[in-house]
Amino acid sequence: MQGSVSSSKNHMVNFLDPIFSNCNKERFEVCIETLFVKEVTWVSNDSVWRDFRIGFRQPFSRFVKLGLIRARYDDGSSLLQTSFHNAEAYARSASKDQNAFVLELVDVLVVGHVGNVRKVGWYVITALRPLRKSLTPFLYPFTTSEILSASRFAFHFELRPAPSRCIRRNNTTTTSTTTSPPTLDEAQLSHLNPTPDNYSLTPFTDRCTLVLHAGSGGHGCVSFLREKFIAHGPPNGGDGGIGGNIYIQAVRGETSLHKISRRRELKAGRGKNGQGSSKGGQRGQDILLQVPIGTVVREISRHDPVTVEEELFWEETRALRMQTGEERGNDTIPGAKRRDKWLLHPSAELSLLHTGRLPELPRPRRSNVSAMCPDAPIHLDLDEHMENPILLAAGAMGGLGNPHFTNKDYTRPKFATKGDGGMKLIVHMELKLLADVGLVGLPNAGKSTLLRALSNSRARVGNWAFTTLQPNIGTVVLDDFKGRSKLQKLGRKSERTRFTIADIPGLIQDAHLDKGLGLGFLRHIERAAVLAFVVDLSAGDAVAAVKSLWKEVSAYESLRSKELNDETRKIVDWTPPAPHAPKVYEMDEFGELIIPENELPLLVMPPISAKPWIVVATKADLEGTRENFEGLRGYLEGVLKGTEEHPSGKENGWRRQVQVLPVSAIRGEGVERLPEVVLDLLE
Ligand SMILES: Nc1nc2c(ncn2[C@@H]2O[C@H](COP(=O)(O)OP(=O)(O)OP(=O)(O)O)[C@@H](O)[C@H]2O)c(=O)[nH]1
Ligand SMILES: [Mg+2]
Repeated sequence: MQGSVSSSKNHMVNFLDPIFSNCNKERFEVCIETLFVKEVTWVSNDSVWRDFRIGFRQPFSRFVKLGLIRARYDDGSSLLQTSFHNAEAYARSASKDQNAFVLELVDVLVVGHVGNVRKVGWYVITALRPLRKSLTPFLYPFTTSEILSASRFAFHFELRPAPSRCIRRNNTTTTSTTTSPPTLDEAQLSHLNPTPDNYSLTPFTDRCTLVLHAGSGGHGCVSFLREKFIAHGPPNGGDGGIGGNIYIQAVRGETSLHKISRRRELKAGRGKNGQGSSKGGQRGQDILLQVPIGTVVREISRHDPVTVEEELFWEETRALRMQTGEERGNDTIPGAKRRDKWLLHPSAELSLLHTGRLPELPRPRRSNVSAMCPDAPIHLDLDEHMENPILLAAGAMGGLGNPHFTNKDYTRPKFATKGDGGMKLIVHMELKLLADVGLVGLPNAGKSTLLRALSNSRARVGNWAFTTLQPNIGTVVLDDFKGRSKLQKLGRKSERTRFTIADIPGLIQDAHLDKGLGLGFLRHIERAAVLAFVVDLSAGDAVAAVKSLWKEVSAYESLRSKELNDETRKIVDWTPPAPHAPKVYEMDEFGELIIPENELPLLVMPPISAKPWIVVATKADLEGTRENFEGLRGYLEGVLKGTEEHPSGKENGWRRQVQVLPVSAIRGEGVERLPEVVLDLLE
């Protein structure tokens, strides 16, 4: 796409998605806070692709789409065509001969929501501020003072020679007389060494806060039987329906919380009002929250109108006892004390409310199912597939119809009671993915490529740090029951026919100080049975890399146990009475506690350093990596024998079968040993 810098906005709209051209555009004054350019990604025969990302402090409550970023070369000769998606863009330079150019951001078209209003407009770049107290120089190397002082935001590119693997192959046939190195199968090459745009990204949310409203009860009904020859029949108003319940269920098909996090506030249906002829109101509609396995649900706050009423009820009863001195039955209070609870028929005398002639009110009621609600505060760890959902919040009871209030004074009561209000619950959900193996590594170490080599995953691969921004899960299929399985090839029989691997964003040194993407993603491998530390052999001392990764993992572990302790202390505020000395359990020959069958197992979280772990040394195909690998192997042998300290610094860290596997994930070499090693550790 060719064009000049002075091209008008209308000109730009021509090559945009048609939805943009049909919208009324507003101008937003928006500050671009972060902007950074990644490395050259790949070079094709006729053009150069560059990958860059842009981050906004955006004023939208919901961000729909970024349109197009306009950019140009410094000589003004050609326009870079870029299209945006999820705040990432590719820029294609017109010619690969051009070895330096300036990319100037002119403006950006965006679509977003402010509240519920959809807005389309141009982002006007007004300022570029580096993020304070962040790892700006690391993540955003281009927010330098040089750029800040520039009148426009221009980025100077210097082209580097393209890596040979990135050059697209021409399908020219050659005679096999020459001793050319064996070429990899094209399909395999593209799967293991894909272009940066060859990936699939599923929506992923691992935390959300939800406001849940259990259904309120329907009102009772005031009605009287009326038939032929019975003009003034007895009362027959039905009771109000019970409000809808809120259930939760962890199911296999779900992988992310994004669906429910979008809903933010969920309301179960209100019970219908009662009707004449003693017809009870219909129940309110229930809500079922289906969440992925591995979701942890924590209660933040709750407001239960029935609890409030119960407290009022007991206060009233106590006050009455003090006044009269008599032992009253504990199940009623004078109706006049709670005028707000009554529903009067239009023909009833209003004075009823004021003269105190209303009958006794029964004590607040709860539905039968409410006994199945987990104890407050709710803390659920849904780490298994659930056949049946469990109840989070029960709907409130409906009001009572007028037949409940007949007595000798009121043979035809013209009043019924209102339904109770539903409970409001605010819960925080956190997804901790469950995978058998967790890949931990520095950025750009080759974790995603390794995942691609082992499974059919289409995780994004790119030659820059933080390509992966959300966890990916891949399944290694050992036996798909079609022909000879991998297990047979490995010469073993196992009940396990597949296992899962989680690839998470890279950890950098001092990630526990919230550098890079922080340590938050480690929660996704916290429950993995085996940890695989992925180390790039071509990127400096591999031993130092393993130690630094373990340091971060240990920092996460101590943060986690502190958090767990704090939480437990909040929940358990109880000290055992003196005669109950703590129980002492005996140990078996493996050092495990022997707990009697009729007792529940102790609640202990296994420390991460006690998990089996291995090291996968990648990029072993590159030159000069052998010595690095030898050094790493020597170190791990030392750890195995106990001559070297466990890299986590913990004395009882797992070191029984520590081993290192050299692989070239990009060529699919050496990776076939990994399933075998993992199976050994898993079993
Ligand atoms: N030569 C060689 N290159 C590799 C190998 N494995 C990965 N790479 C390259 O290393 C770069 C980074 O690979 P990724 O798989 O994206 O690395 P990552 O660890 O997932 O990176 P982040 O997601 O950023 O943490 C890519 O350009 C890969 O092609 C390998 O075994 N040999
Ligand atoms: Mg990755």
